[in-house]
Amino acid sequence: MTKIKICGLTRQQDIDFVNEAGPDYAGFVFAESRRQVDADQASVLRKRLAGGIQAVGVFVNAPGEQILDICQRGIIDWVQLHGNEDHAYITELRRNTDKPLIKAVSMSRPFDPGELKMLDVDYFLFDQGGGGSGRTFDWSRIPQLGKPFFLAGGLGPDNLTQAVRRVRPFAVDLSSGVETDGVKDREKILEAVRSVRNE
Ligand SMILES: O=C(O)c1ccccc1N[C@@H]1O[C@H](COP(=O)(O)O)[C@@H](O)[C@H]1O
Repeated sequence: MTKIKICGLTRQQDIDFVNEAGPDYAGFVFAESRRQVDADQASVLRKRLAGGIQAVGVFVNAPGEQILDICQRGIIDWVQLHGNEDHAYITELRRNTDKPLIKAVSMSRPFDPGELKMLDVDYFLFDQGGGGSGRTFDWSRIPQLGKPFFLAGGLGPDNLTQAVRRVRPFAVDLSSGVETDGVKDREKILEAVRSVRNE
């Protein structure tokens, strides 16, 4: 069954919405973004998160020490790298944490599948651009990299079912598509999780 991640949670009520909906993953953005949270805010949110939901930290070219500190404080269970993190960066991070690693690939920039295959990550994530854009991309361009992947970028009520059926990703990842006026929307989150579970 395709898993689902709801990303960009910033408020206590966002946590209540995901606890009610029960996705597989909840994402906290530590990068510069209107959804950015710091470690202390995320720690409070994490404590409110229901037991079965794994917390994913989203980072963009962050210092390794920042990621490791947030991991060691028990705030996140998974690490999502959404910038230009290279082979050396990922190898060093891997030496220092046993958390699952997700590497995001921007489909709006050229990439070398051979180089991506060399990365010591557990999952890839295909997104339209730099993250949180609310824009989708041509799913037929997703490369075969031999690892399970998250599908992100502009997923929402209008295209979620189609995405799951056509792409069959390991997981779908939504942020903008479950917001109204820039904040997380309870109904949209419930509906997204329900529709993925029904596939
Ligand atoms: O959501 C953000 O603000 C963000 C900022 C920087 C890097 C990644 C970010 N989010 C990731 O973007 C996609 C969701 O995008 P969309 O809004 O649904 O199009 C997802 O992978 C988030 O983890």
